[in-house]
Amino acid sequence: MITLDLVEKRFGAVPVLGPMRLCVARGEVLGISGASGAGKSTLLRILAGLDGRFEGELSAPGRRAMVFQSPTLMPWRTVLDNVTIPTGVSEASAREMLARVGLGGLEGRWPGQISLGQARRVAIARAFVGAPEMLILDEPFASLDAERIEDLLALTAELIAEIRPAVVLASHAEAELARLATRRARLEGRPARLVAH
Ligand SMILES: Nc1ncnc2c1ncn2[C@@H]1O[C@H](COP(=O)(O)OP(=O)(O)OP(=O)(O)O)[C@@H](O)[C@H]1O
Repeated sequence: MITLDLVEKRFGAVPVLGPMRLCVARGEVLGISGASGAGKSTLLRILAGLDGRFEGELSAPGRRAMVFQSPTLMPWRTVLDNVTIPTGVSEASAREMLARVGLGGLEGRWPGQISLGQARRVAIARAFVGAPEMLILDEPFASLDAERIEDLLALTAELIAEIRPAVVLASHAEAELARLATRRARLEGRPARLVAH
């Protein structure tokens, strides 16, 4: 279970997020929408434990994974190492998950030698391979064409159903939110509040 009781998040003197309470249980997917600059990434970074500079309280499971807008692979490591090194999983588990996401045979490639869609699959393999209790998805399918997004959405939905982390997904894309979210909310106003959708 993820529970956030937020009083306020500011950048300097500017309050960006206002009071909100958010609870997400394992197996749930909370889909968050909101205009550009509304504060989605800021909220997700707090939930992921990447930004502790806020007023309020966060309670979140220990086994966490995050997929960002850009796949954030280490360019000097192979695809396989990009899964094993950050997660500490065995090579066999990483190979199995890479095959699962359709990247069997590409384990030895460098990130510069794969497409953006394939890099996103590596990021998804890396996120799920450690069976996270909590998963934060920040526009994980941005800038892919419709067909590739459909494949990745199906794969992500399948892995979520199997591993059942508590998931928070931020996206501008209605189709992604409609497909994956079990519950929806929208960030509105400045400082932003979370409004049920
Ligand atoms: N490190 C920072 N310092 C100062 N202001 C910041 C910082 N990071 C974000 N902001 C501001 O906080 C607000 C929320 O930004 P955030 O990136 O969370 O929005 P977002 O909803 O994720 O936007 P987008 O959909 O465009 O990615 C914006 O006004 C942004 O300019």
